[in-house]
Amino acid sequence: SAAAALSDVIPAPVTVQPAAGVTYTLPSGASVYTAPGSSAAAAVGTYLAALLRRSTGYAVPVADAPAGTPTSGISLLLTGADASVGAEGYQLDVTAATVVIRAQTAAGLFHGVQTLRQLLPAQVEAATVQSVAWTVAGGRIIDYPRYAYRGAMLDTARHFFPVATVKAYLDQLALYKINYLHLHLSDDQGWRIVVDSWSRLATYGGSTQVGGGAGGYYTKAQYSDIVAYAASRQITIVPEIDMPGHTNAALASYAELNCNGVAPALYTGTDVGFSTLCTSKAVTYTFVQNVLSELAALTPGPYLHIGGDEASATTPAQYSTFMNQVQPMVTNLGKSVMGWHQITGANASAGRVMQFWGTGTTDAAVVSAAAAGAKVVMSPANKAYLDMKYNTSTPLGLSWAGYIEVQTAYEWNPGAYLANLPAASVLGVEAPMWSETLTTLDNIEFMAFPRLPALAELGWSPWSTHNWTAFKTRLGAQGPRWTIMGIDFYRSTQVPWA
Ligand SMILES: CC1=[NH+][C@H]2[C@@H](O1)O[C@H](CO)[C@@H](O)[C@@H]2O
Repeated sequence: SAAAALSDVIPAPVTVQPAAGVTYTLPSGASVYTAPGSSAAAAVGTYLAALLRRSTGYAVPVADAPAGTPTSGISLLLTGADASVGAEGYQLDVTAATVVIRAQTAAGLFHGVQTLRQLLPAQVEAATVQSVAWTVAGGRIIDYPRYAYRGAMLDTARHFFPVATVKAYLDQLALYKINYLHLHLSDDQGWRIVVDSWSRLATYGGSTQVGGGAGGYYTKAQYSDIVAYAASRQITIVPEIDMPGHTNAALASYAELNCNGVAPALYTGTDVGFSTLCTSKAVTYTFVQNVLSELAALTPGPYLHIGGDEASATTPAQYSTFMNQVQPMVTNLGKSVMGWHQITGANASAGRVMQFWGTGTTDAAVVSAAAAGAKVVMSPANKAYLDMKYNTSTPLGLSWAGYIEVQTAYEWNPGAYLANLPAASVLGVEAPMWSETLTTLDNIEFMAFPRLPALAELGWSPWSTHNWTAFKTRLGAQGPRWTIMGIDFYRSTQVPWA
């Protein structure tokens, strides 16, 4: 396929300066050079080299960059970037002789590498050696994200997904500069992470799933493997223990957690709102403290997500009592609270983030919590929920929040979506994928593509570049890449597929 133009990239870069008539062609002897003395830069270089070796068949050695201006190959440098790139951005310069990516951090270099991938022919994504001219259009890109939080969520509770599936999804998120993956690790239908001090949570609470299948859970080693793999893709894991509602798996595992001292049966349906931890029992808070402590010890990221949605079996007074005791547990562990926006029903805690999942554009409680310092991650269910059907003929997914075709997923402004919410209170966006109807990576891909790149662009690109007509053409050009990568995407009739 023809080499992409600099302006074809998704998410749309901040500034693109094509150099007419200039093309870089990767020579078979090309090296990847990385910032001397930086193991983080070398790791990004090795990541890029591995991709290139696989599809070009070239050796692509990785070495410390020699002093001075690069004269050949691909250089990943931590000096000389335009000051505007900040913590996650990059500057990409392509001439006839060299490709140079400059950034202030390894994350910036990694994001520049994702852009470079899209500028190379789609065959670069192949798992076998391809014989094409490995060309890159000449010019300069200076790029950096609009929002610091650009997330996706995977519900591993309704249906369990093995580590390999999570890693595959992480690889796909990295393509579009997503930098957070929120793992929904517990719900009514399953508990998916080992807690040593409450071991039945995983062994019994994780033993089934929606539909009655075998379920499963992550050992601590497996969770740490996911965390490390995500970090190697510049993605931070946000673990969620949903409470006080959505807790049947825990309640089924330990009778003492129930107000009546009786453990309910394991649940394999898809109803919501019927369970609650017993907010009046002391043991409940010992339980929560133990769970959060063990989870925090495994989680280098800044957030613990404590859920808080649909606590219909918990009175508002019980809810606020519970949340007002639990939030300090999170902050005392050195983490910040993230929660579904119903946590506005409890006191503020330093640095907390509300995840808005409503289907409306007004929420006075969110606005007042923001006025008190809380930040908001935007996940409106009728825009950002990847488990919503595209349309009435979509075989997978739900439709309670409405149908979400690609244009619907794209045509909204996270910074001006909730009435009276200051733009500065918006930390970013997140695309949740609930798994009541999803069981395989194929299912995940079908629901995520092509809407995830739309949400990724909302999280990264300046609002000034937002334009559906231009975006849908850029999106169509990604199709051949997804086909080569084996991504089972939905061929939306709204998109002119290349
Ligand atoms: C935050 C939230 N709580 C509910 C709601 O979103 O809808 C999801 C399905 O779309 C469902 O799985 C989830 O339990």
